[in-house]
Amino acid sequence: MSKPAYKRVLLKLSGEALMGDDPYGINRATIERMVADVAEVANLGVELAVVIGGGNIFRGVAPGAQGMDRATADYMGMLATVMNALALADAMRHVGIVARVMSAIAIEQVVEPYVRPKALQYLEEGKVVVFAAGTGNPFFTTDTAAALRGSEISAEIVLKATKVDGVYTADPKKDPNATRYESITFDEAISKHLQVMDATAFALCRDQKLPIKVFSIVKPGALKRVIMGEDEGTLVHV
Ligand SMILES: Nc1ncnc2c1ncn2[C@@H]1O[C@H](COP(=O)(O)OP(=O)(O)OP(=O)(O)O)[C@@H](O)[C@H]1O
Ligand SMILES: O=c1ccn([C@@H]2O[C@H](COP(=O)(O)O)[C@@H](O)[C@H]2O)c(=O)[nH]1
Repeated sequence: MSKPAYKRVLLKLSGEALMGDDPYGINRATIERMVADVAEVANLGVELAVVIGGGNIFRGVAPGAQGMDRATADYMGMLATVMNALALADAMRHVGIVARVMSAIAIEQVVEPYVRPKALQYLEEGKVVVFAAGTGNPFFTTDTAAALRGSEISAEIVLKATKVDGVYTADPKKDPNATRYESITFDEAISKHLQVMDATAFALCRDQKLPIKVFSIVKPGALKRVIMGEDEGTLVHV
């Protein structure tokens, strides 16, 4: 049987994808399906750290935040990711995965704080680590948190699991003529202003020579195919 292509990965799970077909929040069937995909690869022995987004609950730049102080809105967004992280870890527990949530914002009655050596220890023990509250700083995103934590834990790759199946020449939701790249360099993605991830996340991964794979978490079996090194999604590389 073929082996996974990676030993340790940072999986960025879309907050927005957690909504399923609901207008906001967490759709039960959707989170259970996502967790089943995660369990499949965790059971292959791959060390998995997860950064969860918050777009299904709150974004600091969303219309609902209009008129608010940006930093305050961003802290609300980070707290939204804590809720998603708790739901995710709970759903993981239901399928027998041992998960630990670590928050970049001190909220110790709820989750333990992010401490890098502790996170590394959990990964070595085979536990799934869920990083909550993004980077802990306003004006950033969970994509940047994925690049940051991925670099900190020496992940071999950042896997951006989102609602689209790769990086396109333009937003495929807005431009039906957009075409998908099989691979693209960080410099090209940044210079073309491709909005699938923010430029800060691309730049950090480029500087750390940490490749990114963008793929669809909605597509059945896609996460496993990515982990097995099969042709899936778009590779963003140096
Ligand atoms: N060039 C592009 N190629 C692919 N997707 C793009 C592009 N430009 C914009 N997008 C949009 O980017 C979205 C993914 O990024 P976004 O940060 O909005 O969501 P997410 O990471 O899935 O969710 P969350 O932030 O809640 O975790 C896609 O759903 C797609 O519509
Ligand atoms: O490091 C961070 C991460 C996130 N935020 C805020 O949270 C929301 C939700 O994150 P998404 O990446 O959009 O899913 C984001 O819009 C920011 O408002 C943050 O401030 N810092």
